[in-house]
Amino acid sequence: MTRRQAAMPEAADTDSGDPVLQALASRLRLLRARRAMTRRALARQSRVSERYIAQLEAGTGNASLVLLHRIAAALGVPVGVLLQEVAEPPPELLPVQRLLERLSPAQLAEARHLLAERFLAVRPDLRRQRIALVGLRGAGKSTLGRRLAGRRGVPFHELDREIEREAAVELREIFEMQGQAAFRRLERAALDRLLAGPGGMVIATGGSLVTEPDTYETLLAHCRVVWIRTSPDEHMRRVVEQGDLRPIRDSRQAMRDLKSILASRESLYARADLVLDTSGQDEDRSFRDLLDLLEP
Ligand SMILES: Nc1ncnc2c1ncn2[C@@H]1O[C@H](COP(=O)(O)OP(=O)(O)OP(=O)(O)O)[C@@H](O)[C@H]1O
Ligand SMILES: O=C(O)C1=C[C@@H](O)[C@@H](O)[C@H](O)C1
Ligand SMILES: [Mg+2]
Repeated sequence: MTRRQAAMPEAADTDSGDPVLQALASRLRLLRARRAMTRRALARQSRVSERYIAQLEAGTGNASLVLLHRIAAALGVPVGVLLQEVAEPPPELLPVQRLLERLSPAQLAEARHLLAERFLAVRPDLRRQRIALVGLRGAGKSTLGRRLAGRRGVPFHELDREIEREAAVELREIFEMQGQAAFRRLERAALDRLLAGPGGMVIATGGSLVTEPDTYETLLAHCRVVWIRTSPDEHMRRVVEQGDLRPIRDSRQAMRDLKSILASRESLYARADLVLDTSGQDEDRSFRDLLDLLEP
């Protein structure tokens, strides 16, 4: 095969009539027509042969992921748009996106709050009175959260307990009987219910809330979020000291799991407004640090 042929692939399969391919075909025709782009121009810009594009547009070509990405890039849309998984972004979105892309992380956080205030009816006065704690098991969310609520004279809520109340069964049972997706739905419902209530509050969230984008966005929009963090060793020590002896049985594997969960979530926890590092500190010291962090 020549280099030129390798760069301009031909259709591999023909799968006429497949609804997925038909949907791709109509989407591709529409996107290309909207851009008044000839097949030849799209072929040139995407480095996919004109004949193959014709087959895709007829619903008979089953493109590889790489080719779909190239075509999407040439059309200037995310690949999900081509697959009809997401709607084509409205034209006004692009200049706003470009503007946001030029901001620093701190400016982006500010922009997020301004937009939430303006368009999501988030009240900044209420947001200041609502503190949510995120972090991995044993970080100290419940311990410090309860004390903080007591000091501020506001209610303390354990989101995991609220979920159990919502489901009328224990967390373990939710995971075993209903699965992860049901847990996420209940978590969202429990959070919405808390946030719909009046006044200030302190919420200790479950360690995995940050992995659910919409729920985490809601939390960030309505609360000042604090990441309570410590080292993997201290997380483990605290969990074991609380009487959970499961990690002891295979301590190496448990530590590996904990480190990998922490590493995979770190960039999500880091989106919190504030970070409290409790490593090497006792509970009283961390509580004072938390008060200072919130009311410098
Ligand atoms: N500097 C510290 N700050 C907070 N807690 C500490 C500190 N040092 C030790 N601890 C102890 O660590 C434990 C923290 O547990 P806690 O239940 O509050 O964590 P959590 O983040 O709520 O965990 P989970 O996600 O399992 O609910 C408590 O037993 C607390 O006394
Ligand atoms: O960190 C986690 O993955 C979890 C922590 C718990 O609080 C629960 O919210 C749930 O079991 C998930
Ligand atoms: Mg807790």
